[in-house]
Parts: sequence; structure tokens; C-alpha cells
Amino acid sequence: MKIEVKELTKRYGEKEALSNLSFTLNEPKIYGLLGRNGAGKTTFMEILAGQITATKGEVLIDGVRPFDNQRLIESICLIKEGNNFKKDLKIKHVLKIYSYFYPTWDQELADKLIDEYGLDRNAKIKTLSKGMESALGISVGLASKAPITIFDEPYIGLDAPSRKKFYEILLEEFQNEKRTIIFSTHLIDEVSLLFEEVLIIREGKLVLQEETDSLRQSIISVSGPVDAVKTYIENKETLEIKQLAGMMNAYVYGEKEEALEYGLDVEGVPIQELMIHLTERKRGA
Ligand SMILES: Nc1ncnc2c1ncn2[C@@H]1O[C@H](COP(=O)(O)OP(=O)(O)OP(=O)(O)O)[C@@H](O)[C@H]1O
Repeated sequence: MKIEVKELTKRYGEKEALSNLSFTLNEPKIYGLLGRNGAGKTTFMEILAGQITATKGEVLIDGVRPFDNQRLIESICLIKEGNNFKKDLKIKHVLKIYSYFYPTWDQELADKLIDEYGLDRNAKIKTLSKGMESALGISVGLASKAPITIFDEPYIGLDAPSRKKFYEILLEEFQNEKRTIIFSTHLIDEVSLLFEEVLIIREGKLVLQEETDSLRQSIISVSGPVDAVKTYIENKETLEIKQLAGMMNAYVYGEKEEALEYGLDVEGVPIQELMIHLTERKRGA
């Protein structure tokens, strides 16, 4: 499904959570939506899932607005950081409700995940630990097979082996059947290998949208004497420049081989680093 985000603005009183946000997700892929606390990720995901409305602008899914549109809502599953399920329900009730709601629901996969995570179908949500509740959220999100599945920091309390299992099954499922998966996380290093495309939001605005492969190839970190770095980066797009004691470091769209010819040190830029640099709060802000 094609997702078009057009000049999306969301205000909460004085606070502008999203400011004229525009981008397009053209095809089923695993997208990483990154940004610091309060950048607007959850707000965007809730608008996309049709749970809240925008103050201005719109989101279109295959040309249609999701808000109050039952057919579209059935195509979108949003799993949040917590409180996804009513506390008095039992796990088996949650599974039943989701299986009725999503036409694409995969009961076999749900059963497999519930067993893998060792969840008791008769347990009430309020008796689950944070990690168990997250495991249920992940299971439901994956088993919904919703063409647009959104995971907003879905694994609070989940231990490392359980998170690994989640990533493995997510990839396996995605490879069997492509769907749009939007993933917001602060554990970027751990998850970034899954992403095919990355979007970075800063204070409600998009600062980067790029395919992960091309990111890895095209943005490099170069360091060396100030004059050499300056000569190399002239006429190139730079993301970040730092200067200290006659040395300069720059994140730049460029090719490793060429930078080496200028006698510079060249390294890749991990996505986490990129996110940190692109979302650094300006002094005084
Ligand atoms: N219901 C609300 N009422 C008032 N302000 C809100 C509300 N929801 C979000 N905000 C504000 O909007 C901004 C964006 O919040 P949002 O939760 O979308 O960010 P986020 O990127 O998901 O952050 P985090 O990574 O911490 O989850 C924040 O400043 C937040 O305080």
C-alpha cells in the first residue's frame, strides 16, 4: 500500500508535535522511523493508524484517508509501547478479538508465537509482566498480517533473546509475504539491520529519508587536517562538520575511494550516529 503524508501538522495546545511533515512510502518495506524522545513518532503513527486526527494536512493510504474508514483500519495494526490491551481480558480473548478484526489474521502464526513466548492463554492481561505484555503485542502485530503493521517501541521489558526471536520472525514473515512495516525504536544499533529504508524526524519535521543500502554506501565519515577535509567536501552535501585543534571531521555524501585519495581517514556512519547528529538540539534551542 502506498502511504502519502502531506504537510501533516499536529498541535496539542501550544505544542506542535508535527510540523508540515511530508513524505511518501511507496512500497511494502521495513521502514525505520527514528528520532529522539518527543520528536513526534507516536503522534505520526497514531494519525496513520486513524486513531487521532491531524490539525492540518493529511495522510492518504492508496489515495484514501484512514480516519473512520473501516476497510482501511482493518489493514493497519498499531502496536504501541504498552497498554495495547484491556487489563481484564485474558490472552485468549485478545487473540479472538484481533482474529475477528483483521481479515488477514494468521491463527497458526499467533499460536506459534504464543507458544514460543511461553504465554498462558488463560492469563489475564493485568497479571502479565511488562515483558510478557510486550511479547503478546508483538505476537498480535505479527499475526495480524495487516498490510501496514506499525511497531512503536514494542518491546519494553522484553529480554534480549526474546527481542532476537521477534526480529527473526519478523524477517521470516516479511520474506514470505511483503508488507509495510514501520518500526520506531531507540535500540537502533540492534534493529538497524532490519531496516530497508530509514526516516529520521526531528521536532516534528523530516530530516532524512533514505534507503539503508544507499545510506551505508553514500554517507561516509571523513577526518583529516582542516584544509584537506575542506577541499574534499567542497561542492558536496555535508550533514555534519566538526573541527578541533586543526583537524576536521565531516559526515558527507561521498565515495570512500575518492576520500582516500585526498589522504583522509574514512569510516562508515552507523545509523544510530547519523540519527544522533541529525537530531542534535541546537545550542539555545
Ligand atoms: N496527548 C498529548 N497531549 C499533549 N501533548 C502531547 C500529547 N501527545 C504527545 N504530545 C507531545 O507531542 C510531542 C511529540 O510526542 P510523541 O509522543 O509523538 O513523540 P515520540 O517521538 O513518539 O517520543 P518518544 O520517543 O519519547 O516516544 C511531545 O512534545 C509530546 O509531549
